[in-house]
Parts: sequence; structure tokens; C-alpha cells
Amino acid sequence: MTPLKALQAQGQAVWLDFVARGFVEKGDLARLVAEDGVRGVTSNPSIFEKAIGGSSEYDDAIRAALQEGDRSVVDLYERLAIEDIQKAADVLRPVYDATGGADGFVSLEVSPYLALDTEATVVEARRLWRDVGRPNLMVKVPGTAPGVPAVQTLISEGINVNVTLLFARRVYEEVAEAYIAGLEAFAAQGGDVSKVASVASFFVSRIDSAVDALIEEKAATVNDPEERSRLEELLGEIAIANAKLAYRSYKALIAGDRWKALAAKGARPQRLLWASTGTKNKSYSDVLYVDELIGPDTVNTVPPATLDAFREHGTAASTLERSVDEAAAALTQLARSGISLDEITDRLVTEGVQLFADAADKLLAAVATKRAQVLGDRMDSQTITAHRALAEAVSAETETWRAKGLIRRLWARDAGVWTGADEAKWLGWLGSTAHGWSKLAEYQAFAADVKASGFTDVLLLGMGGSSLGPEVLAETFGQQPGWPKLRILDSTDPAQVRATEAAVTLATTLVIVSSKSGSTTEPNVMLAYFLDRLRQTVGDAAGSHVVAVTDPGSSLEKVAQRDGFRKIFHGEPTIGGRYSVLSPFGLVPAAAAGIDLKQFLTSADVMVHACGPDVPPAANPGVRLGLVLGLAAKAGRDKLTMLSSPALADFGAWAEQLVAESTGKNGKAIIPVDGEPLASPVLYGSDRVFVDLRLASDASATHDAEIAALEQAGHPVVRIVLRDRAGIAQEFFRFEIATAVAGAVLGINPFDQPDVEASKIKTRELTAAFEATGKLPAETPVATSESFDVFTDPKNAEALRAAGAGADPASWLKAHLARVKAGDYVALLAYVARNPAHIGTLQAMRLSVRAHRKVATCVGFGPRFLHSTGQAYKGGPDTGVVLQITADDHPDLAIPGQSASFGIVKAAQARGDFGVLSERGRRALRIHIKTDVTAGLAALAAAVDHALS
Ligand SMILES: O=C(CO)[C@@H](O)[C@H](O)[C@H](O)[C@H](O)COP(=O)(O)O
Ligand SMILES: O=C[C@H](O)COP(=O)(O)O
Repeated sequence: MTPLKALQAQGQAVWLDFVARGFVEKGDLARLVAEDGVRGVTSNPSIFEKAIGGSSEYDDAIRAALQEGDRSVVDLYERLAIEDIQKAADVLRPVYDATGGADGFVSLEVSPYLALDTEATVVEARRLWRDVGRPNLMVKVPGTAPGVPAVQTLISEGINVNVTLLFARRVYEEVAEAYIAGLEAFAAQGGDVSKVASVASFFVSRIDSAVDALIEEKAATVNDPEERSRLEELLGEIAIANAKLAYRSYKALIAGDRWKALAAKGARPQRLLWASTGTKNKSYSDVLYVDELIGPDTVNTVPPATLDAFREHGTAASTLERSVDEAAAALTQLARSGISLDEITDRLVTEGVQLFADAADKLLAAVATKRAQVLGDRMDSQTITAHRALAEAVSAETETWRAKGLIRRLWARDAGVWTGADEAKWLGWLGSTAHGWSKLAEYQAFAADVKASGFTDVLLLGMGGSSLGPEVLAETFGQQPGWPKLRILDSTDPAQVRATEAAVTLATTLVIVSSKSGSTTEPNVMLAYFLDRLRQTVGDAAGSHVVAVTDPGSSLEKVAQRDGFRKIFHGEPTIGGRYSVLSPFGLVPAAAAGIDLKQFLTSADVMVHACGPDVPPAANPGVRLGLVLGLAAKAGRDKLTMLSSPALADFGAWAEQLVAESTGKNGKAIIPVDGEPLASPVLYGSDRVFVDLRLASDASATHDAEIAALEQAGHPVVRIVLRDRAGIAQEFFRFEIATAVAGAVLGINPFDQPDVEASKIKTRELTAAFEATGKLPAETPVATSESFDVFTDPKNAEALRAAGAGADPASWLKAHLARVKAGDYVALLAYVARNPAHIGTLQAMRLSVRAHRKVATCVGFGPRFLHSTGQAYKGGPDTGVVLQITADDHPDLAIPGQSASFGIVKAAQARGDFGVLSERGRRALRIHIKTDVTAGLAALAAAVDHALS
């Protein structure tokens, strides 16, 4: 009889502590079962990490799984693991059947991330039990304090459990008690207890590794040779002694009346299973933890090398109940020497959980990488180049995020990831695509209705998050053949409102008014205007031309109900406006414009899965981007410069609002710089970080060379390449995760916007004054000319006068722009119509500033930027030099039902915002154009140019 077979005769089952696909598929496991009498298999996260992460054996299976449809990384892993476990269980099924269910088990462990969560462990164990669907499965649950009650619950439901990570006898006894209590409950419900099996996995070699180290440490400090040798005699003894005493406890337990009552009903004892039985100390026998632990009704799960060694030179003698008194004496001796086994075993549990979590991190990162390889260009690519200091900071923070499980905590909506304020209430966007899928049929029906009704135009009225997401969709996808054209209005500029009206055919226009709160001034006044115009055009049918997207119960919803709008779509109150593009705020206009939502959501989900809670930071593109942006900003590179392919050019406007409004507060910010054309490195200061967003078909060697020049100059660059336009959906999610992560790095709450509120209050005060007096409060320019009036607050005026500002506007401009220094940014904030001519002039102005001052430049159109970058200009660091540009609106435009006109509202918004900038002590100057706006803007550009030279 071989030593392995002889073990069986001693009443001990040998299980194999190993599994791998090829090993099972090629019949190696079956051979060990047949030839060596192996009667079970155990797996754990480290074993799967080696099998899946360390080989290409699973690549075909990953490819096949992804061909059926994309899925999360953990789903992908579980599918592989479950297949392996099922196959191994099938190999062992004859043993299970032949032993009447006494042996032939295969173990699969619940996620180590859940080791400290009873409820989550129970839920996952139930799911694994169901998904594996084999009676000879044992679900592995750790014997942590929260794990023990989970064991009891699972046993009470008739689920086989392998309780793992047991080191202390005290904990083993608690586990045994939980097993008995679980069986009693199962029996009380009429369950057949003979069908339930359990093992208690008692870890061995790790105890010696830990204890021996302490003994040696202590022995080195002991002078008395006798005492030293007493200590050294304990080397390599304690793990086995501890296991022998555990077995003694087992024997006592099954001799008790409580167990006997269960045994009478056919219950099977919970066998002790020796785990961690591969020898770690090379000076010990390689079969030490097999030879010494042989006894009836036990299991030893051995790694393949130990199995081979025991087959070759093991001794199958009954050892477990030998020298038990000596074992107890050894433990007493250890305690006397001042080494606490309790402390060691407690530490080993904590370390054991961490080791398995580390292995799971490695495993999931490997699966994520394989998934990305299989997806190829279906997933937008991202490559990051960073100079050494930033790269080192990123890799250190990546490890912190991994070790603290921060991405899992982010997805678990744990406000502690940020400031511990109300962040948990604002994370609904994590579930946007799932919600989108659940509503797909409704969106498709809406789209069909829009198409069938013959609408030629869809006009979306909204601000900030509610308008910029749809704008990216309109610009990126363009008009879909046979579908209405989607246009966005996010302005109170009279000329812009008029131009928008002129661009659509009102009689066949569907208006979508989008406002989460329903109380934002701009969408409400725009709605008042267009509803009135629709009434004039289509009479009583006006309401049927309007759709509202708003959070439940908002004032807009009430208006929509009162005025008989065509449809009301509800937003999700736990999603802030700037994170809302994948929610109805993006999906409803996308549907109306004929954008393929299935394709869009499928694409978005590619990134949702890539950035999931199960994808460790190093393999998680959203986390990586967020860490780079957050750490770069912390190190002074806080100007996020967005470069994009022409086809994706509008994305920056959306990213800008997300990043600026989320991070720009408490004196910190990532300042987005959108729309600045790429230049040579000499024009950039050391405060830049670049994100280059490309459509693959827009590849350009010149552009690549320019980007490479930036990298060579030491600027961090993130290159993102999209296979096609639908990839933009992925970018929305990548940037949302990245912004949330960057917010955590900066230590701010990325979901509030305190300074936007401040300017809203000031604006309200001004419009209230208008309502009361019929005009806005008078103001006195600090300088004036035929073309311009210049305004500023007393503090800025004093500083600028001291710097040479005099009677003419040009001197003010000169003094103001002379204040710009390295690391600053210049923001040109124009409350004028956003049209190609004005955009062109402002671009020229910013380029002139950049050429002369070599600083970052931002351009914003009021009031649109107030719902976007405006937060960072007011709440961020004092590095902004603001040039506000206003103009008289000729002709103005009345708002139906209100005494204030569009021009007045816009003027109040500009002045309200300036007031807050002043209060915050910002360097700000306002130039008011008194002539024709377009000509005045061009003249201002010339004056700026002159002031700079
Ligand atoms: O817990 C079981 C079986 O129940 C085992 O799979 C157990 O996890 C392994 O034996 C140990 O993790 C191996 O530990 P070690 O040899 O690396 O110290
Ligand atoms: O980003 C959001 C804007 O501030 C508009 O908010 P709203 O959707 O509540 O109108």
C-alpha cells in the first residue's frame, strides 16, 4: 500500500490544495483520485491567482465569455472559477456517491473582500452554492468574527461549508459550536442533516513560521544557555501541538450530548482539516505537517509538491493522538517564555484575510488586463506618460488605494473616501447605465414617437450638466439620417436666444427642458420664451411639443403637468447635474436625436466594467486617470489641458464642467483648459498636465510628434484613443470616476458646488432690485472711452491704479494683464452670444495672452460657464486673472410673464458673479463693450494684444 493510500486506512482523507483548468481537463486530477486516493480539492484566492493570473490557460475561455457579451471583471473571474470547480466536483462525484456524501468535496471560497461582513458573506455563499449547483461543493467562509455567524446561517440552510483561516483553538471551538447550532436549526426546519457536510480548516505551517521567528528573536537575547535551549526546543513544535489540542477539542465535542443528539439524526461531524501543510522551513521535513497529523476523521489538504513527497517518503502512522500531553506542555512553555500564541493567531487571521485580498487583487488585475486585451480597440485605450516624481507619487498612491480597498469603498458609496460629508448621497451615477438599460424600452418608444411625429428639430434648454452632456452628443454624433437635429440652448444672451429660434422650425420642433432642480433661472426663462413662441405657432398643441427631464417632485414637473407636456422623464435625485450625462439627462435627448442607445450603453458599460469596484487601481483606467490628475494638481500641475480630435472637440466643454465644478473649492482646483490649440512646449509652464483625446481615424504623425515633444519637455500626458464616436460614452464614465478619485486625492467633496450658490444669491439680489425699481443698481466705471467702460471693485482699482492704470481703458487692461505671473491662468469670461465669430475673437485673445505671458488661458461664455468652470474660478486657488466682458444687448428680448428681460437677467448674472470674485479678493476686471458686440470684441482683442506687448 502506498503511503497515501495508507492514510485512508488511518481514517484521514487526503485532499489536494490545488486546482487549475488544464490539470482537471487533462485528467491529472482524475488520476490522483484513482491512483492516490485523493478525496477532495480545495481552492483559495491564491490558488486561482496562480492558475488564472499566471498562465494563458484561461485566455480562450475569457475570449469566449466576452463574445457572449461584455461583463464585469469579477463576473468573468467567477465564471472561470465556477467552471473549474464544477469540473473538479464532477471528477470527485464518484467519491462523493461511493462514500454516501461523506467525502469527495471541492471547495470554493467567498470573496476575501467580504471577510468582515457577515451579511455579504452569506449572500455571496448562497449565490456560489446556487451557481456551482453541485452537492459536493463546500463554500469556504473565513473563521473571522463576522464569518462565524455566517457559517451558522449557511449551515442552517443546508449549505456545505469549509470554514477557513482557523489558527486559534478558541475560534475553532466557536466554529464547531456554530456548526452544531446551524445543524440544530436545519433539523428543526425539517432538513436532512445527513446531507450537510463541513470541515474546519485549521492552518498549520504559518503558525510555525510566525512562532519560530519570535522564538529565534527571543533566544538571541537570552544569556542563560539552558533557558535558550528550552526555547529552541520549541522550534517547529508549536503548530503541530496546537493542531493536536484542536483535535482533542474535537473529540470532546463529538462526545458531548448535543452532538450525539444530532448524530442520532444522521449528522456528520465537522472534520478538522489541516491546511497550510506545505513545509515552509526548508530545514524541516517536507512532509512534517502530514506525518505528524494523521488521525481518524480528519482531512489534510496538501499542495501538489507535498503530495508527491508524501507519496514518496511519507509515513502513514497514527500520530495525531500521540504525545498530546507533551503538546500541551510545549504550549505552556511557550506562554511562560512570554510569547503569546493568542496574539500570534489573531495576527495570522488578519494577515490571512489580507493575503487572500492581495491575491484577489492580483488575480482580478490579471483578469482585467486579459479582458482589455480581448476587447482590443472596443475599449478606448489610455496611456500615461509622467515624469519620474509624478510617476512615483502615482505608484505609491495606487498602492495605497489598493491596500485600503478605496475603489471598492468608492463603489460602496463610503463618504469616508472623501471628506465624510454627504458624498454618499451623490453617487447614483455609478448605476446610471444599469438604470439606462432598465429604461431602454421606454426610451426607444419615445424615440419612435419623436420620429413618427415628424419633428425636424429637438431643442434642449438647460444649463451646465443638463446641457453640456447633450451638447457633446449632438456635436459628436451629428444629425442622424431621418432624425431631427438636436440643438442646445444654454444662454440668456438675447442674440443667442434669437439665433437659436431662427435656426429651428418651431412648428416641428420638440423642446426638451432639462433641469434637475427645476428651479434654475436659465432653463425657466428659456422655457417661458419658447413655450410662448410655441403657443403663438401651434396654439393649444404647444404642451405636446415639450418634454421635461427633471427630478421627481420639482417645480418644473408641476409646470409640465399643468401645461400638458408631451412627456416627463424623471432624473435620479442621487446624481448631481454634472454627473448626469449617462442618466435620462443625456439619454432622453440622445433618444430623440436617433442615437443608438443600445450601442451607446454597451460602449459606456465597457468602461463601467473597466472601472468597477472589482478592478484594482493599477488596472483601473478611471482610477489611474484620477490619481494622475489629482497628484499632478497637488504637485502644482493643476491646469488640465484638454486636446481633442476635431470630431470629439466638444467633449472638453463637458469635462470642464465636471472637473472644475467638482474639484474647484476650498482654495484647491484642477483648472480645466479647453479649446487652447496645441503649441510648442516653450509656451507651456510647469503647471500643465495634458489629456489628448483622439479618434483612431484621426491619427496624425504631426500631432503625435507635437505630443511627444510635450512628453520630452517633462509634461505629463494622458493619451486616450477611441475606435469610434460611440467610444465617447466610455469617456463620460472614465472621467466621472477619475474626477471622483481626483477629488479624494485633493481631500475635497467632489459633489457639492458652494461657490455657484454664492453668485446665484448675488444675482437674485440684483434681479430683486430690478423688480423693485425697474432698473439694476447704478455703477460707476473706473475708466471710460467711446468703446468701453471699465469696472472693478475698490481693492482691484487701488492695486491697478498703483500699477499705472489711469483714465483710459487701455491702461487698465495693461496693468491688469501685467499682474499675470507664472502658474496663473487667465480667464476670459464673455457674456455675449456664443457664435463662431465671437469664439474666433476670444480664441485670438487667449492666444495672444498665452504667447506673451506663457500661462494657461480659459474662455467661458456667460452665463453658461457659471454652471461649469465658474465654481473653480471663485472657489479654487487665487491663481486666476479674470477679464470679464459684458456688452449692451441691442435689441434686448422680453421674457414672457416677467418684468426683467433676457438682457437684464444676463447683466445681473455677470454682476453677481463679479461681486463674488471681488469678495474672494480675485484679480478681476470687467470691460463693458458699448458698441456693436462683434466689432467691440474685435477691438478689445486688439487692445489686449496691445496691452500685452
Ligand atoms: O483553507 C484551505 C482549505 O480549506 C486551503 O486552501 C488553504 O487556503 C491553504 O492551505 C493555505 O492558504 C495555504 O497556506 P500556505 O501554505 O501558503 O501557508
Ligand atoms: O449642472 C447643473 C446646472 O447647474 C443646472 O442645474 P439644474 O439641472 O438643476 O437646472
